[in-house]
Amino acid sequence: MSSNVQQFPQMLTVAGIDSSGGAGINADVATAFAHHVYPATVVVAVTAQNTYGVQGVQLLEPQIIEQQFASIADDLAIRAVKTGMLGDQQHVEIVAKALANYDFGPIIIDPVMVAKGGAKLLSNEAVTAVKTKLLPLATLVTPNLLEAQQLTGIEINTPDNLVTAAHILQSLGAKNVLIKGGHAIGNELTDYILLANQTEFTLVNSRVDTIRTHGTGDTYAAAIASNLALGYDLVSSIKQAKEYLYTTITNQIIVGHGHGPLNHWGRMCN
Ligand SMILES: Nc1ncnc2c1ncn2[C@@H]1O[C@H](COP(=O)(O)OP(=O)(O)O)[C@@H](O)[C@H]1O
Ligand SMILES: Cc1ncc(COP(=O)(O)OP(=O)(O)O)c(N)n1
Repeated sequence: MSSNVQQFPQMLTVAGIDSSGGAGINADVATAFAHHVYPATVVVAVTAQNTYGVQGVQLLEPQIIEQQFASIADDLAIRAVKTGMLGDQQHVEIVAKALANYDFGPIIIDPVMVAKGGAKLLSNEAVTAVKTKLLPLATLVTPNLLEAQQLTGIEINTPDNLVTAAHILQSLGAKNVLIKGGHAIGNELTDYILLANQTEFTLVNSRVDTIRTHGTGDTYAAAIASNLALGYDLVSSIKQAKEYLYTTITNQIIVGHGHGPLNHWGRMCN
């Protein structure tokens, strides 16, 4: 009997596990597989959560996090890495140290701070560590509006403020910046992108009337990382990721009773 051997590009996600399967590492893994990219994982935290909210968080011991990085670096050929929920200052610093130490390709930092239901996924003290230790390593940082406000210290309530915030994020060391607009008021959602060469553009889409948006930020960043691992340039990776994300929001699946997960089979429905 003949066998079939295939190779797929590999990406790495460094984040927390979501017991309900919709966000965090679970979303990243689903996104990578949907892109035909192989996902490796460094688990930083385990969360007990469902579509109503977060009921518990357990951060892992530093040693096992460092060991996960070393195991992956010793064996796999990672072509892009994405970070998500990191929990506290100590864990941000452990992850930053590992990312500076190993070459995993382009680094996408999704500075996850608060879950949809309002639970804190990053301590206040850790925000400084994200700014000083992680952003200088970032090929791309992908904050939502609230995260961008926290990281820059400015209120983002006008298009000018949005641009200023992106420039502040660049001055903190992030090469490219994508500020997501999902938390804006209104039916038109705008993501603002500022590239390293100072080119800027926006991606605009209409708001889908749904509460099933658990994991949008993770999925977006993981899709960008997957596209980079596949060899696309950053702009194509962002644009294709946005299209992928939209298919996961518009083709809804029913899981749980609250903020349900995205549909990673969405592309197959179109
Ligand atoms: N209801 C929605 N309809 C369409 N797009 C959405 C919806 N909610 C979020 N998005 C998109 O998902 C992306 C991430 O959303 P956002 O809420 O800004 O970030 P996060 O999920 O990290 O909090 C953005 O590009 C935003 O436009
Ligand atoms: C373990 C874990 N990581 C991240 C999040 C938040 O992810 P995000 O994509 O921002 O999802 P929503 O905020 O849209 O739910 C999480 N809830 N859990």
